[in-house]
Amino acid sequence: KNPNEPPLVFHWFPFVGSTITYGMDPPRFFKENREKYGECFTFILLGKKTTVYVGPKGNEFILNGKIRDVCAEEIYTVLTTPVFGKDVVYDCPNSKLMEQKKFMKVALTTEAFRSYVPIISDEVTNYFKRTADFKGQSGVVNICPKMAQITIFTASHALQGKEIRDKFDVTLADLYHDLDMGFSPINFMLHWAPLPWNNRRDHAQRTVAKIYMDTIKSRREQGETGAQDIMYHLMNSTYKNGVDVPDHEIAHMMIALLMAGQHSSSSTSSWIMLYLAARPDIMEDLYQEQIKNLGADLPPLKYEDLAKLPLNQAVIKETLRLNAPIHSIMRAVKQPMPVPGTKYVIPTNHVLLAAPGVSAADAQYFPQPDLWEPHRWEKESPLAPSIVRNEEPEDADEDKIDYGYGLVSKGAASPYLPFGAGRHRCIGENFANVQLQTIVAMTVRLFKFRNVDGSNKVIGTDYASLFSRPLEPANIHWERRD
Ligand code: HEM
Ligand SMILES: N#Cc1ccc(COc2ccc(/C=C/c3ccc(C(F)(F)[C@](O)(Cn4cnnn4)c4ccc(F)cc4F)nc3)cc2)cc1
Repeated sequence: KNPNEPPLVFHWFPFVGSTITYGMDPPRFFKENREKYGECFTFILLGKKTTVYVGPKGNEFILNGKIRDVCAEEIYTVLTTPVFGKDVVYDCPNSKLMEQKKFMKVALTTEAFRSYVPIISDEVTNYFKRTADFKGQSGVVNICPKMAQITIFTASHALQGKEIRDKFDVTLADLYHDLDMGFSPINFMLHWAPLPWNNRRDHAQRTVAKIYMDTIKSRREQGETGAQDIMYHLMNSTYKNGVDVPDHEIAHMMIALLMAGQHSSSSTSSWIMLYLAARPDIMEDLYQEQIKNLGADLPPLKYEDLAKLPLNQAVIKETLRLNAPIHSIMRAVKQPMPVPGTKYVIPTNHVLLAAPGVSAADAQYFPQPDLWEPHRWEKESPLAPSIVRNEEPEDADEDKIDYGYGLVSKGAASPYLPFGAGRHRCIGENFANVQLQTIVAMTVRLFKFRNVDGSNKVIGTDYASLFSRPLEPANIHWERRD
């Protein structure tokens, strides 16, 4: 027992260690061990000493770790590079990733979002009109595959451009599925293995990348099409060293954005629909909010309307508080790291694991934490978390720092960080919020949901895939609003 290292979680077998109990239910594993060992403890994950540090201090220690101390690409590259392709995201130095995030972010503007809201709302309406599962006046449906369909279209159309979305015919959809199969935590270990799904993944990656590169070539030949999507911006981006972004890197960044956008949004939108079925009263409140703030005739939704629907926004915030798609954020330790306020020094053979979802479900910060209650985000709510109640009127003056892709808040000592923090913070937050708020607002206009058994229960979480998502099948009862 080394007094300079955090306590080691008890385990029977070397190598396997606590992998199974952690992998089955990470949040439960974190909470149980926090009770035994405190906020900072080490467990064995597939032979690797993995040090967890939860709570705002842990979030600060890991997510705001200095670049000389912590490294993301060392951990993630085995998982992401076979899927995205080489030379992008975690297959290049961090300085290059920072420039790539700047390029990707340049197209995720309010201007772009203005055009996305009608696209997304039309897709939702058309989808519910034409899909067989929503024929008639009412019925029961397994909601997750439906939300995956809605999000793949909106994510590809908005993030990839119309001609790519049109290519999302049967072949591209199947190729996407093969690519997706390679995006599994098992590949943390077996990414190298010539397993059937890894061969299909590699074939799909090459084929999808080629589709993007052919599109880039034809756009170059045709000249300006007026498109202002991400591909257009990447085609006109140059690194600080004067090199234009190569076509294969553009293609690989497009795959990365599609994977990010699809998985995070399909998981989150599925959870939202399940919560609305468990809380029909909230779904009614959302409908009344639109009538009150947009007018009883419910005009076509536009970007500016989203800011007039605070409860609609709170539904996304509250869902991400309890069901953030990324439950474990990992970093390799590059230099011994003293833990402030303790005698611990984390050695370089450890991996750090941040779990912002633990503090987001902690009664210390959120009264009745396990209750999904969007109204808690309204200032006057007795359930309002202190971070909402004490919000500075002008939190704009909060310290900010720019890692190369725009200003992000300096502090990461917050109990609520569904989009991460620091150098690796998400650049898709605004797009995700526009997409999810539009999907929810349009669904509320069309249907009333409830659980099949009329209860207020919500199904459990599947942690087996890379992004936590609802266990399937997750059936809900729908009724058309007329
Ligand atoms: C509800 C939706 C989303 C959630 C909850 C989410 C969450 C996160 C989190 C927690 C991180 C930090 C990862 C780490 O520190 O290792 C992150 C990073 C990132 N996300 Fe998202 N994300 C979402 C949507 C998106 C979308 C739509 C895009 C692209 C359009 C995107 C692109 C990225 C990128 C490029 C990074 C940076 C990774 C890095 O710098 O290492 N995300 N996201
Ligand atoms: N045997 C076994 C065995 C082994 C281990 C375990 C433990 O289980 C786990 C499960 C998940 C994890 C981590 C989740 C994780 C991290 C990174 C990424 C990402 F990089 F991919 C992403 O951040 C994703 N993203 C960002 N925003 N939206 N999406 C991203 C970034 C940039 C980008 F451009 C595109 C991206 F999409 N994705 C997910 C850790 C441990 C169980 C069983």
